[in-house]
Amino acid sequence: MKTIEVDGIKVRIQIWDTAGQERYQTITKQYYRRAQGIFLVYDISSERSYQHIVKWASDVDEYAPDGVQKILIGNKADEEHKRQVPKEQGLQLAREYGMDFYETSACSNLNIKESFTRLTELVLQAHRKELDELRGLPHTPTLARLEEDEQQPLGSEDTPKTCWC
Ligand SMILES: Nc1nc2c(ncn2[C@@H]2O[C@H](COP(=O)(O)OP(=O)(O)OP(=O)(O)O)[C@@H](O)[C@H]2O)c(=O)[nH]1
Repeated sequence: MKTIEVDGIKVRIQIWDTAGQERYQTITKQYYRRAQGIFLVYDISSERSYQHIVKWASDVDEYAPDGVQKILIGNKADEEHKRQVPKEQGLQLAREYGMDFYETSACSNLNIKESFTRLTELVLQAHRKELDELRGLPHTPTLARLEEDEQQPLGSEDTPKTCWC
């Protein structure tokens, strides 16, 4: 769980990291059903992981709800010396799918907050009607999904950690 602020609204997001391995695919697909936003992530130092995005995208089309928001991520951008996938190639694929694209690094905290904020924005935009109701009627029951809490925002410098996700 993370709380981030988008357009002046504190949004609590629930993040699921699905298993990448083939043998867990049956379970993984169950998680798509209630997703509102999905990151399709490859590793910029692995052409193979980039090639797999096509499969992930087709699974998402098949199992995720209509209107689910998607962003393409090229992770491990800190490993420039091992790069196998040019940034332009990532951008190209994202364009084909009509997705936003970020290169990120969970190690150096590059674009982690930005990509989570953007995906949340896209989800909120897709639910604009509900959002307007929430703004006008702060005590509607669905407000439970948008709670303020004491958690650190994404990318906070206060807590030492090895991964910024
Ligand atoms: N250099 C670098 N290493 C990273 C980065 N993100 C993850 N790693 C490393 O990559 C390895 C795999 O990371 P995971 O988070 O397990 O990747 P995953 O895609 O969830 O893997 P599965 O569990 O197989 O789905 C670990 O050794 C991480 O430390 C990054 O941004 N930069």
